Amino acid sequence: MASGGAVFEAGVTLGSSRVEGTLSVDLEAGSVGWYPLGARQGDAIGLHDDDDSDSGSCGGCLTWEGAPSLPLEIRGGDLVGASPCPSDAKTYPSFKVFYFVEEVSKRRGGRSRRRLKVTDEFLCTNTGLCEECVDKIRECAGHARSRKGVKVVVNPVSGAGRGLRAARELLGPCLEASGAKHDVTVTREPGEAKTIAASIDIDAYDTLVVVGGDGTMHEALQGLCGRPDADRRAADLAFAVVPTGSGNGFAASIGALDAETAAWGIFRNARRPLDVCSVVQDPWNGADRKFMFLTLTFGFISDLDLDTESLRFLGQARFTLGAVYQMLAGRTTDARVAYVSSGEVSEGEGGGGLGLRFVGGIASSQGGSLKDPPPPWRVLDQEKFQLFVLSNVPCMSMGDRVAPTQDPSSGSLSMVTTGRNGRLKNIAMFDAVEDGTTADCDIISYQDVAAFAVEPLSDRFQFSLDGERIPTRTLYGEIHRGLGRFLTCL
Ligand SMILES: Nc1ncnc2c1ncn2[C@@H]1O[C@H](COP(=O)(O)OP(=O)(O)OP(=O)(O)O)[C@@H](O)[C@H]1O
Repeated sequence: MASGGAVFEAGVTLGSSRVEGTLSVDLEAGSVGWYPLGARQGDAIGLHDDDDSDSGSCGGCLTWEGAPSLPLEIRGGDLVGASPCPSDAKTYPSFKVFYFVEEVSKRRGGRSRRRLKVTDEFLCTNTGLCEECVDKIRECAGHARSRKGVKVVVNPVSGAGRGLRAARELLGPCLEASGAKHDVTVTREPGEAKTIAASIDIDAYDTLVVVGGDGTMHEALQGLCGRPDADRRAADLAFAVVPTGSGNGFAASIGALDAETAAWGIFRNARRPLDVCSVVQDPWNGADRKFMFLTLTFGFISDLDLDTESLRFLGQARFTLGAVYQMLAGRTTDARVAYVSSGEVSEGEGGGGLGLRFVGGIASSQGGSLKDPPPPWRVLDQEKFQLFVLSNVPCMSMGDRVAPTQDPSSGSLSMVTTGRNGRLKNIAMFDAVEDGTTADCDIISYQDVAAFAVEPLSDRFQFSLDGERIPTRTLYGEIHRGLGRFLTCL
């Protein structure tokens, strides 16, 4: 036992018998183990069952229904904490330990997911010992010590009630077990996530968990980045998302592939810088500013997204339906696009808060015209687009990787475009976007940009900003490197 640890006596019930054992808590490694009396770490033990003399004797470990293998060893970093179980005068005081295990999915390129495990009850001889065990395990997990509060915002309509279930059955019990200070709000109407983020006490909370989709996260970002102290304080509050929306592009991009994996990310607490873009349509009006963390699209993607909004109940399938329709329609959308290449921003630049260095230049020149913008702006040599995606993240949804190498902390955006294509080329483009092989698809062009401006030229034109519709007017945007923070699961 390393220094700073503790060993407790705590039995478990296996079928009808009680097995005495010791629970050892290693504060240095942040790990917890339980070993039956007489066994040492790594020992094999067997359980003899009267009904079936062979069962239970697995040669390497002992398992019981719904519980992990014994001896139980939980690695530091996977430990969430412990919660006392309800008990009465007839039963021993007891507690359960919460932790995560890794599961490598056979689908989606073997991406790693996490599963929450909760042990069976550890029985203690008295209440004082039970409380001591719980406190020590929580101390060992370190969540209450290493962070301020965790604010959870739940969209109850997201994913047909999956958000509420995830909050009640997964996040709530885990947060209790961790001992971390937390607070849950279930939104009552659209826009509430924005109000919460706009007024949250950043001295008291360092994590904002959104249980919902990209729409709820977008709202919360507007609230946080719209605060007067945003350029100094936005990075003090990290976003985490438990994906229950229909697209979940941000969750897909940061490895939060499902609710349990996302919950693991919250307790792992690995903070990364989040680039955020300002987007303005009336650059002379400060109140007009919106904030983007995902994508700006028009043409194929915005049409398939916005035109299928009434089909949200289909989940991810609505995007497939929309894509098939758009591929067959084969429409192009006309726009004038100007940009500042990310090469214009030298290494170490950025992090300058919410200043609009490039947008300020173009906006004050010739009334904001994109025809002949001042340097370092350039005009894209193309006005007809089928695909136009400006992306801060690799994925627009759980089912694609439109910009596979894009990093939300890089200080630049991927501008992914195609011109007019035949239907066969459209299918190839769609496959490449789904598989993350866009770099090998010769009809798709890439640019790394730090600022952008788009002037709509078609009659039928819709912008989608992080999946939300915004007015069809010339817009200007610029990236703010590392303005925010997020908790990564990668
Ligand atoms: N209590 C509520 N009642 C009705 N609508 C709500 C409520 N709370 C939030 N909303 C709205 O629900 C909308 C959809 O939220 P959600 O986060 O699930 O986004 P989504 O667009 O479905 O997800 P994705 O972008 O990942 O597909 C948000 O725009 C939000 O304003």
